[in-house]
Amino acid sequence: MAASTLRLATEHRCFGGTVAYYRHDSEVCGGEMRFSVFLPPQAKAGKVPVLYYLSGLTCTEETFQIKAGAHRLAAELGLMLVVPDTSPRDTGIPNENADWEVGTAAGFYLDATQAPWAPRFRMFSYVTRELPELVGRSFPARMDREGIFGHSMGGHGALVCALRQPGRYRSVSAFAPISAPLRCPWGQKAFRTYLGADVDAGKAWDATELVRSGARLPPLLVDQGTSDKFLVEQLKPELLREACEQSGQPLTLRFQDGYDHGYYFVSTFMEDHLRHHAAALTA
Ligand SMILES: N[C@@H](CCC(=O)N[C@@H](CS)C(=O)NCC(=O)O)C(=O)O
Repeated sequence: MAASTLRLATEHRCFGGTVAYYRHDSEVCGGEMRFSVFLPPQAKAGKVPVLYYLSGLTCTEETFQIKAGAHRLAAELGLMLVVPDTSPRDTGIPNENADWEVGTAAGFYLDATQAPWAPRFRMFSYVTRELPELVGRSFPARMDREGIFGHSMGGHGALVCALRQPGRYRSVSAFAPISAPLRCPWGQKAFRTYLGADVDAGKAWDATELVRSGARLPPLLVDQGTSDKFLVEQLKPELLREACEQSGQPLTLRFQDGYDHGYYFVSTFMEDHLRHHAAALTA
């Protein structure tokens, strides 16, 4: 497949900037991929920093744009927001839609090594290489000023993208991340499916294991709701905190009383996260 040509699906004026939805033929994922972009008003006059947002299980490239309430402040701060879909879709892989925890909308932002997923489910390479190249070619983006954040599966994805590429992102944060996928049912199932039974292979894609092994991030902000029904069984932020404490990784982990896992929680603390990123990206 030749270098991607963007296909604009829809475009909407928003807080003086635009939200637009794109599709393109991805070389890395071997088929069509979708993403959305918020361009702040400042992008009309020059290049702006790029903040990637990785969404959680069952989400699309649209979920953040319609539910996170980020545009007003991103417009003020002059941040471009780039939101990929959560996996390839309609790949023809048998049962790709059968289970919301693996397959469609559950790409886990890693590069699968196992059949039949390996040729298509390569979300790490997509999010860290092909998508940024496309963004840099297509939009007024300051590619020397990238930040990354996300929610749940995508919160973990943001941590891993940054941990595997030291120095790449100037700012990192997460809402209710799956903190230690090798030690929770969602992660164990996904890693077994995409990476096989070898636990050591999984360690290279597990944020807590990466921190424990000495990988470093910019000072990390994590928010977690105390009424999140996935907190105890799936998210386990205490394991990430323990690893950060042991290896001296700066972490601000905030437990937010009474908030659940959804976008009412995410949108409530979006301002703090955008300001956290802007402080590093626009300095
Ligand atoms: N389908 C799951 C929930 C999946 C879920 O909570 N997804 C989160 C990310 S992990 C999300 O953001 N969903 C979309 C939304 O809240 O709009 C269930 O039955 O409990």
